[in-house]
Amino acid sequence: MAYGGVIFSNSFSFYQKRIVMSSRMQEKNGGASVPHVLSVAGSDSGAGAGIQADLKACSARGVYCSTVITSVTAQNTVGVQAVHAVPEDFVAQQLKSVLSDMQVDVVKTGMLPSVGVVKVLLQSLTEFSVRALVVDPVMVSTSGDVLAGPSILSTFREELLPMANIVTPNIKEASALLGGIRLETVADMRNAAELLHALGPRNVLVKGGDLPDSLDAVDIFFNGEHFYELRSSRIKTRNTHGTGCTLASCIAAELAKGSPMLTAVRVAKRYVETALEYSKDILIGNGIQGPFDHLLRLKSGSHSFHRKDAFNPSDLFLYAVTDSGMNKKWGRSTVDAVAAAIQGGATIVQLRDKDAGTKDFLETAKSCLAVCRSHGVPLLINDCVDVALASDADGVHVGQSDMPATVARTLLGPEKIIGVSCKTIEQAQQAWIGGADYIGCGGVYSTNTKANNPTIGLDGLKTVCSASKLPVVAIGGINDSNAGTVMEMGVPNLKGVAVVSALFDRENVLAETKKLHALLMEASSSSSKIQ
Ligand SMILES: Nc1ncnc2c1ncn2[C@@H]1O[C@H](COP(=O)(O)OP(=O)(O)O)[C@@H](O)[C@H]1O
Ligand SMILES: Cc1ncc(COP(=O)(O)O)c(N)n1
Ligand SMILES: [Mg+2]
Repeated sequence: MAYGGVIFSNSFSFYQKRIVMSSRMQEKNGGASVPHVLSVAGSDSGAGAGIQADLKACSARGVYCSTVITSVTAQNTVGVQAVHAVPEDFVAQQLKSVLSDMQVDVVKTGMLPSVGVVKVLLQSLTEFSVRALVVDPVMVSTSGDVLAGPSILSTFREELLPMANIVTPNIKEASALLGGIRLETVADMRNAAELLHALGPRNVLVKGGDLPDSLDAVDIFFNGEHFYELRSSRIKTRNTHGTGCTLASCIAAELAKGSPMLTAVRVAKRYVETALEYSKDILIGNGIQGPFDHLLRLKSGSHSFHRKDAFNPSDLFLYAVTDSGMNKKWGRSTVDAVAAAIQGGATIVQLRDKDAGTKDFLETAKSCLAVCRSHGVPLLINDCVDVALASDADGVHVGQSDMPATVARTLLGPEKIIGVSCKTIEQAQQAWIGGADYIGCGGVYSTNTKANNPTIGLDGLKTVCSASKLPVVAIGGINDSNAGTVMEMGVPNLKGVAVVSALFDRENVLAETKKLHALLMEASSSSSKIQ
């Protein structure tokens, strides 16, 4: 076994039987099993620690997490105000519900508030075997409140720890489990890890988050043979509530995916460090210890959730597509060109640079994004989904030979804008099925930017627009002499025009954009009069 031993050695044959049975069941249902952690822990109303941290950590690590709640705490960033233990027979009910139905890979325990609850858990684990048991021996919250009293210690030592693949005490918990020994240095932690290992768990991780006077965050891992001193930088933050629960859940999640124990522990520690660094400045609650952001999404700099609206098709009205060659020719930076186009009335910008390396393209994207955001204009990236992701731009525009819209959608998530270039009804239909937000239809007229691109003309544009389920922006050779004709057709779904040369292969981007904007306003008002 990858974990260095199956936990329930006395029920090994039962364990094997069950795995075979459940894989057969799965074949019958025709589905694929997913890695699954069962968290047996307490609820934290503030959602920084406990069951809530476990759910978030497993989700962040791509593992399914079911939950058995042992206790409900009224808790926030100040401390624990009240604890309401769930009756033992009801904990047993929850265990049975989950374990009799679902194929759990790893059980992770947190707050086990009474000897009775531990006994109920142990009983369930003899009935329903799992691949590994991760024990986080939660006793006192970081705020100093008691979550499991000293009466639990002997049951932990004598019955729970011997079953564990790994036990993950913090300094105070390690000391309590070992009868109150002093734990102040890394050497003390090594000693404690060895003594705890002698109680029966396959592996021990003594966590040093609360080690006094330590610059690094040092944890000691001991597998019975070797000690590993796992160090990471100590993040200066108040947001460390729930680090212990998260670390243990992440270890469980990695084990469920099939990692060996030491790898699981290393990945978990790196994950906690990354999440703390990311969330070091977020402010949730007024107490001394805040929660952190398991999904790395809440920071005010991550704008995905701060866009005012979802995609608005009327943003396609005057769609400016940059061209680095043209801007260079006229001696201006792409950012200056974008700023001028927005000032002139561009309603959406697509950054297009076929020559730049990824590094430069990303830098340009970030600078342009700052300009676009400050004016509430969406910024799309041409072709490069990686640059769109890294810059947190509002979306991408892809061609028929670029990444398919479905794949881009999976990578970018539901909020980002995806546009697809289409010439035919079939391509427009495919873009709709693939989850695109709009299509770019053309080339309507011939153009220097795409010399060998066959044009579809106004008739082709009309055909695609009429059949499209998505809003359309017309593209290809559109300028101030023909934009009016395009918009005055008044075809369904046509929301605007996309232009490259007519804005950027000109000396004065601001003036050209203003002129085109005025012309489009005029054309769309006369087309609505005709209708
Ligand atoms: N400020 C910090 N910076 C980086 N890692 C930390 C920090 N505080 C805790 N950790 C890490 O978080 C994990 C949980 O440790 P700890 O806080 O000691 O446990 P508990 O939450 O059970 O008290 C450990 O890997 C520890 O090294
Ligand atoms: C329900 C519950 N479970 C565990 C903890 C420990 O977390 P921490 O040590 O970070 O306070 C907690 N505070 N609440
Ligand atoms: Mg902690």
